[in-house]
Amino acid sequence: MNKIAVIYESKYGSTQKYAQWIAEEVNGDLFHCSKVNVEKLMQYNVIVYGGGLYASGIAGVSVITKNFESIKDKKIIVFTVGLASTDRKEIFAPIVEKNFSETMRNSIKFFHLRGGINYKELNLIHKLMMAMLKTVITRKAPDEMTDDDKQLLATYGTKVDLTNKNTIKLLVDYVKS
Ligand SMILES: Cc1cc2nc3c(=O)[nH]c(=O)nc-3n(C[C@H](O)[C@H](O)[C@H](O)COP(=O)(O)O)c2cc1C
Repeated sequence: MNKIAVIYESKYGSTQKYAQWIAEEVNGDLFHCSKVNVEKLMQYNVIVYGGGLYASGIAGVSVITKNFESIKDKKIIVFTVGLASTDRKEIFAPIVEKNFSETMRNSIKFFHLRGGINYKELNLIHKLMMAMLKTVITRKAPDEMTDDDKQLLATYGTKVDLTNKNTIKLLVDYVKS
């Protein structure tokens, strides 16, 4: 029987929520990334890692990339959680390229899920980063703005929750396959 680990890093809770849903559905053991080392990873046949997206980086993903040599023959799944629309391949291909070597990309299966944001609870650095992003978007010509840009401007400063349990289905089916 497959032993499945679901590991996550989550700054404000969206990725944690998805990781909990996924662990329940696949009957996996759930861990925060800080509780995992290579010895722990070696105890599992299937490793699911989820991290929030921060300026195209995947939070905590070094637990996978640093230990990749030891775990490369296992079934590895990485899911990202961000605000960007998940049907926009042009957004996610560079993120995957930036965070993983070609060898890693060839053996890891990726999924992208939508998270949320509550501007009131952001730390100061994240508040400043979002303010800078807003300025950049505001300077774009209207016809250059993507739907994601428009949504960010429309909801800036508020609370948005795009998490949806139904969107884990493809990932769960893949883990179980
Ligand atoms: C400073 C900052 C940078 C972000 N960068 C991205 C990004 O590059 N792409 C994206 O889709 N979402 C981005 N987001 C949105 C987060 O990924 C989203 O809020 C996600 O739900 C965070 O998950 P977590 O709360 O589990 O960490 C960013 C949010 C903040 C605050």
